[in-house]
Amino acid sequence: MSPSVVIIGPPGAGKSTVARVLAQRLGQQVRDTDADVEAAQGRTISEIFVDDGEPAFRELEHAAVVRALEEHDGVLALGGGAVLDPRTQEALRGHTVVFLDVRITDAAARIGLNRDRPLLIGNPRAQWTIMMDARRPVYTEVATVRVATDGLGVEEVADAVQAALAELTEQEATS
Ligand SMILES: Nc1ncnc2c1ncn2[C@@H]1O[C@H](COP(=O)(O)OP(=O)(O)O)[C@@H](O)[C@H]1O
Ligand SMILES: O=C(O)C1=C[C@@H](OP(=O)(O)O)[C@@H](O)[C@H](O)C1
Ligand SMILES: [Mg+2]
Repeated sequence: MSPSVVIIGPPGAGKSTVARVLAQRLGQQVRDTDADVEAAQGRTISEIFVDDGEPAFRELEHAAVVRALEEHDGVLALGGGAVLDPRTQEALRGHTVVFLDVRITDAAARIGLNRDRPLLIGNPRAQWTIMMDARRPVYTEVATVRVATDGLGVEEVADAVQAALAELTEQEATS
């Protein structure tokens, strides 16, 4: 078993939301590794960060990604930082990975850059921008395809992802 598509990108890219819409359209199940970690722990991600620290969360997250890649055959959304772990980068090799890209203006408008995202506490806009500058090369490297989401609503992003997936399938058929 293997996910049909794995969605990556920064907080506010719309990974969790678009994954749900896409799964519904495709008639597949959706899974989100943030939700998996929270369910397994019986705590929110913010609580895990506060209680145990970020490294502990990253270990739980890595384990959740590995498990989901093995068990899930629908649409899979990762948390924004999951792909920073080299082991996770390796585990994603060979999967169809969509990078939902977004700029700060749209990301800030979508999530307000405050609640429930412990890495953005303080100056959320500055934190997000520093984070994205550092992560962009990783998102780009890990992704099979990038989809820009700025100015698009959720359904339009899902359209763009489906178009990108169709193009990949076509490329595979002709190569
Ligand atoms: N394309 C979009 N346009 C407007 N709002 C969006 C879009 N995608 C997601 N959102 C909203 O932004 C917020 C964050 O989306 P979410 O799916 O949790 O992002 P991520 O999982 O990438 O952090 C949610 O409130 C969601 O409804
Ligand atoms: O970017 C990150 O490091 C994080 C993103 C969050 O998920 P979303 O990207 O779904 O918001 C969540 O995993 C955690 O707060 C850490
Ligand atoms: Mg999410």
